[in-house]
Amino acid sequence: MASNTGGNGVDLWSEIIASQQQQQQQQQQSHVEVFYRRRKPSKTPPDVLPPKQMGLEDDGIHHRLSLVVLPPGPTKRISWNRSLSTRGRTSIAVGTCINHQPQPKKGKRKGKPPRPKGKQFKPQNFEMERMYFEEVDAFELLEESPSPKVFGTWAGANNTDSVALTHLSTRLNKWLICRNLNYSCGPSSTLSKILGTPSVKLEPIDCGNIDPENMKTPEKSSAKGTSRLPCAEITSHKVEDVGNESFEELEASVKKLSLASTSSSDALQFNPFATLLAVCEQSVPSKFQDVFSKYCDPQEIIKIGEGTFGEAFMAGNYVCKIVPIDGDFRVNGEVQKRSEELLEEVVLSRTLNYLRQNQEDARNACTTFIGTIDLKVCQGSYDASMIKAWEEWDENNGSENDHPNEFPDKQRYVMFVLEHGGKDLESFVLLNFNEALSFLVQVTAALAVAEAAYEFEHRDLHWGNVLLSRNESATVQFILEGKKMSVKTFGLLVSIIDFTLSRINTGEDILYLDLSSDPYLFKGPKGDKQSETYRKMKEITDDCWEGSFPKTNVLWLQYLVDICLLKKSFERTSKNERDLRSLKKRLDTYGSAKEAISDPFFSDLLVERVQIIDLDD
Ligand SMILES: Nc1ncnc2c1ncn2[C@@H]1O[C@H](COP(=O)(O)OP(=O)(O)OP(=O)(O)O)[C@@H](O)[C@H]1O
Repeated sequence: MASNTGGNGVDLWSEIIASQQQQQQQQQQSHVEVFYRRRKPSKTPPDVLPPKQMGLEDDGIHHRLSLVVLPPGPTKRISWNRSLSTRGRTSIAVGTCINHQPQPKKGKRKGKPPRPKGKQFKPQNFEMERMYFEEVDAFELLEESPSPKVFGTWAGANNTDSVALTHLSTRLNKWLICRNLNYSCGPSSTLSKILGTPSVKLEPIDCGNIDPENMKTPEKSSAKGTSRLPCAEITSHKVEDVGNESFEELEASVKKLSLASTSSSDALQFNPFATLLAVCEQSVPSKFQDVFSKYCDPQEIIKIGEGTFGEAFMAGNYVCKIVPIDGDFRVNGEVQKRSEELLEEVVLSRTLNYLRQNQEDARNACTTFIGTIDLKVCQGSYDASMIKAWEEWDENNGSENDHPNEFPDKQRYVMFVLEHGGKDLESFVLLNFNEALSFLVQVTAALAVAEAAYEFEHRDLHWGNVLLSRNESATVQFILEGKKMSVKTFGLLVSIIDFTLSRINTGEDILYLDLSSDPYLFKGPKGDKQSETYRKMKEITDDCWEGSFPKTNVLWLQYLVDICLLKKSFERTSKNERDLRSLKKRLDTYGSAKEAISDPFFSDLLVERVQIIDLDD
């Protein structure tokens, strides 16, 4: 047998391994340093840090980011630096970096990982999870991601400081991936078409003549084998005032949009704000009052919820989610999203809207993804009625967000006009096992449909992003690859929201968020189901987030089964619980929601299957 030892008897492989281990140890130690540094008050807080400290090296390539400490103080502002990355394909990338300061407002955050509701922050209690694991699958706990002790941040589940830090990870490195797959026969819902198509007159999806194989993301079934292709680096994209540009010019700008192009010169001309306006069919931003008045008497708007970035108001039958953009000061302790980030979310929402057009010849359709009615760019101050609505909500619920009076007159926003989806799973009271079944089957079917249509992965389906409402209808319809499914609802309807982390293949372009730029997303408390799910996603994708990994949808299904078992207290028998636990185990064996929907657990709920006869066959 060949030996790896050199002439002096030293095992070269051992040496190499030892030196690698030493390097790793050094890296880990430097992590520890960074994390500890972040908590230690420093005397002179740098507001804006030099690139190296912000994780941007001289070569312009975006490296892993470090948190740098700012001292506790009266302000909760954090400072970020954005960099443009060379990773990925032709892309528009915004790098992030975080300086952390203690947040004066603690409590509800629908972000990642979870924070408890209410004004008073209580440490999380993982006792139930612990018992559950011991009883059902203790081995999983051992298998799950490495102890965060080495990082020194998540010292324990009850470490409130750590928990408070995690919502910072909602500021992510956003990639708007632009890849022309050069399909000879692409679907009509390509990104360029979506961008060029008025939202009110969306084309139906006509996938009838399309070979689904042509739509698939190539070379990505295994993360290990996926290579990252070089992409054009965009060195600056200044947001310009496009108020004087004509709509035609904006349309031209959309057509030239780098999203639908592989040309780096096109990408360099890309003006995200102008494009966002064009996508929202505007030449100039609107006033809040004008948009609200389309849906209700603006005096009657009511605030119904808030997120890390958005404020949600009820306007007539619709929900208007308002997200501030492009400002250079922080809102709710977070750096504002940029136009390009919203552009991605806008396009994703539009694409998923296609699934709602349940036409006779549709191959994939469902109504579970929240309907986007309209998208508008607004500019200006909150009106008195909005302020009133905001203050009323604050009085009753205790807002975590900044008072809108703090926004400057020229602040820009994106307004998502959405269907009302009901209450989030976190606060919704499930009455019985049938309702739990109903919500699980609807989420699974919806994910299966969106996987089939767009290789869709939600990637953030925590219980704040599943909305529930009750209605009279006994069934809800899905079409999966031409097969009609009628699903029993037991009077419950599910809506899925928040596509910020989602990944989609429109047939021409792939849109996704590069989660590798947000290491804190993966450092939530051990044993916390949501945090574990991000870590499992990272494992599945091997940090290659542009690839298609429908297994991530299955991970969120398993998370939702756990939520049913651990966090919801509906009426159920021990057999019901066993069934849920068996489902969770079987989900391990599925690679996608499309596979999962065939699980026997769901078979009684799919009341009707009628094969659509495809005339082309
Ligand atoms: N379509 C809707 N129907 C009903 N309520 C909604 C709808 N959209 C948003 N909401 C409410 O507004 C809240 C904030 O919305 P959302 O979670 O989308 O904001 P966000 O800023 O993206 O949140 P996050 O903190 O997850 O980033 C939700 O938790 C929900 O209560």
